[in-house]
Amino acid sequence: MERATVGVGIGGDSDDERELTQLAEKSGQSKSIQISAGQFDEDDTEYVLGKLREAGTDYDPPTRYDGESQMSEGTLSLMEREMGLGGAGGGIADLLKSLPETNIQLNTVPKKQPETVAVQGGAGEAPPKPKKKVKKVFDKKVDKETKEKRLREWEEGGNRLAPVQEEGAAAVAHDLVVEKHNQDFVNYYQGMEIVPKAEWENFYGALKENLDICFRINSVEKNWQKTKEEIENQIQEMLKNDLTKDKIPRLLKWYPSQLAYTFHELSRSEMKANPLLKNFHTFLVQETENGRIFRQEAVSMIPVTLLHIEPHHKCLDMCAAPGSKTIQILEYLHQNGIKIPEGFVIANDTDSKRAYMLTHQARRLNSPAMLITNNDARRLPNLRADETGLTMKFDRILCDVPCSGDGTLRKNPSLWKNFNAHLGHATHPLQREILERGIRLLKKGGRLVYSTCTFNPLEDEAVVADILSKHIKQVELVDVSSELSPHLKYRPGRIHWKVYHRGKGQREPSAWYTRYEDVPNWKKKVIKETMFNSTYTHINNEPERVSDEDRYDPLNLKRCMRIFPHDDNQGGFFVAVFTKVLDEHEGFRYDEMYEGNAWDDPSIRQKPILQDLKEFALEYEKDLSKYEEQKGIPKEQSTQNEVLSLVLEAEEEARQRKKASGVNFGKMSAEMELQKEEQFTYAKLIDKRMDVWMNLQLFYGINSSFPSEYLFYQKDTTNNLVFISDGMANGLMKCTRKYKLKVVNIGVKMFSKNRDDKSEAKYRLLQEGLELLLPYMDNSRKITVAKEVFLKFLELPLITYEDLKSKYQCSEFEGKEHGSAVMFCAGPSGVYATVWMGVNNVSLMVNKEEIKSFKFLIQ
Ligand SMILES: C[S@@+](CC[C@H](N)C(=O)[O-])C[C@H]1O[C@@H](n2cnc3c(N)ncnc32)[C@H](O)[C@@H]1O
Repeated sequence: MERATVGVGIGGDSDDERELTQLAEKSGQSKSIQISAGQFDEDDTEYVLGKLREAGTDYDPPTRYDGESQMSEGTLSLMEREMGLGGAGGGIADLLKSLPETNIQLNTVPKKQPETVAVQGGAGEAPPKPKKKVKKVFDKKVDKETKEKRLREWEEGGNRLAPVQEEGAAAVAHDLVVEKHNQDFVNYYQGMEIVPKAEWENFYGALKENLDICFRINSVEKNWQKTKEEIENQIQEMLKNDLTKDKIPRLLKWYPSQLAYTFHELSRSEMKANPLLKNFHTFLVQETENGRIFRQEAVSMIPVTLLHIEPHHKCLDMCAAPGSKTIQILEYLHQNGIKIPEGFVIANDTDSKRAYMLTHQARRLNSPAMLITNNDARRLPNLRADETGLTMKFDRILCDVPCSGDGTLRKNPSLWKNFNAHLGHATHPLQREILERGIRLLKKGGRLVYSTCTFNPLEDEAVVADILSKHIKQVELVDVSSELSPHLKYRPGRIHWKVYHRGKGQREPSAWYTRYEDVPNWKKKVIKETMFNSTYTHINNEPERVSDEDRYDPLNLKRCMRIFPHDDNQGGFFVAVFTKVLDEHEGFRYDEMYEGNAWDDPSIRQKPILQDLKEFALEYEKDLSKYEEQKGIPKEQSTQNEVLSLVLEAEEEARQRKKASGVNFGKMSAEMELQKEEQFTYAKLIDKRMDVWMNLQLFYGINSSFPSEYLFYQKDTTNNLVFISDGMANGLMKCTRKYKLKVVNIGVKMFSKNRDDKSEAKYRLLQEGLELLLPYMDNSRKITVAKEVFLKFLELPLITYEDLKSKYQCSEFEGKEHGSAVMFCAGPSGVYATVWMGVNNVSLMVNKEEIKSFKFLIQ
């Protein structure tokens, strides 16, 4: 029986270890916890596992299908690990910090009983922990012996993350064994015939395999060629060695520009056995931390490649966190080395913690063309462009919705436990509403990509079909087959599906429905009408239609893409590419008499049927009352109001439905709008604080061609000055109603307020904004030092002027005013850093990732 380990990530282990060691050093000696792969005491198992669960071993599913901000700190930490961020938030380390009064020590103990954690007294002081009531964790009926047997089988099965190979805290995560089977999954997807019967074993088997790791080189980073070269060099070295030649990363052939790689994740023992592999692993961790490579699942790279983004495009990423696709979007906006693109991306996520995470992630690109917001995508405001008063529409929209996530089973094994057949029912309405909003915000001729990582047709084709039917011919699916590399293996969208209900215990068995009318009322809480589309759910399911050729596809759902794990050793994914053929208000013909065929002719608009019926019923009532009067029909025999009351009832029902949907169509007064406008927290610097700008210009020698109109400040703090792209300054920032966007971050930080009033300048330079500012600065605040001196700065927190002169023969700082400056490293590396020139010494003003990065580039 297959099992999985939980909590795996590039470099995650080493980060945890480092942090744990630091923690141990910092803490007192009252008590210690030793955690090792070899010891996992029964009485603490439940507690530690509970903590790990809290810490987010279930991290992907809730964030994918829960629209609310419910992510725990632990989930964030795990997400950081997943994104390869390391450092700041330590998954397991944070968890251990949360254990009360503990001194944590890393300890490598010979492994006898995998699956146990020993919590014991430190330095012989603390008493042994009292026995707690034993709670079974995995399976109430599974005893210790059985667990051990299962683990043995698993290890013998050659699992590369077998606990015996693990050490330290990371082993705790890896020791969580998840059974890779879910009967609900089997019943649901076999019933749905998600793959032909003959393929089931392959499909299900592939889902149980661990997923290969993929990463992309950040093409926006100015030294990306060096990273590519280094990877290729390491590959060449590995190819020369018999033990490593099969472990090399391979180019992801279908990905454009040859910048994405895929490889089988290395186990620790493999790395230990071979220094070449260890080097490669260390290199990947370091490059991920530096933002020169991004880890991203291969299939998740597909949506953005299909958006065909150009630097002038206004883009919207509706559900953006943690941000791998936003970063891809930015790479396209900055293609061909464009530093300040005309276009921009609004990256939005409803979960505030995830939105902040996105800020952290995207910071590595230092892009002035990004606005991060924290709104509900279903209610993203209509931004009105100043001159036209029209709603701002986007050229490109990514709608990567929250979903039940079963396509990620290979990398999120905890989903095996969490899957149930109604997950998709819960997410379908949210996905529909998000896509609907996206369609409305899309520009005519623009592209929108809808994507999920689930196999479930209710979250995939059913959502797409419902939106297409509601916008008959206003939007259509694009046939992207000719745009894709032949190396990408995918299948067409489904053209038939059914809707399932699991029933109610033994009293009410599970059932499949092909028509909404057949669904009993009590099940309608779960099953929604929009999950059905009679062509696809009823007609195409008629028993006589056995082959796909006999089935209809009026909406071209076959143009959707389904990606299966057994087709090319990948994750599961779904993609649909929409384009807008006609705008909402454009060229419509109103067809009062329902004479035209609105299906075939996109310009035909027919009155809502209820409104028409009401008009008819009112006319009819008038005629009827005249007729009854003429005939002298007594009141008790009158049939007046019978038709009208039916229509009014239907109208009321529709009104209630709209109300229940929670959408507020109320209009604010112009005065209110004006007040709200003031609430937008960013203002143009040169409009309000010309004095600040003049001060910066003089001190840093910034020439007048610098586009100072793109500098903004945050009104509530004034701490930072941000630089934004042309498109944002002239498009987005001029819009009204932007106050409705909850802004988390904008553009790239260029200056930060000085706390030291000894400097003439009010603000100091920030490393992230330097690349954009440098071409406009004269040499007054630029200092070039020898490579050896630069390297010394990377080692020491500060260097006194005296030492600079006497020890390092560096006099370049002499005669310069105190304050912020840029220090260049002499030679071809092209490295520069912000420094602070104090009264007695000079110090580097960059973070530790940047220091590592400089070392890599200089040496
Ligand atoms: C599949 S993930 C997005 C992954 C992301 N596109 C990436 O590539 O890194 C779905 C995201 O939708 C967010 N979300 C859920 N409900 C939302 C809503 N109503 N509006 C906006 N975002 C939502 C979740 O917080 C989650 O981050």
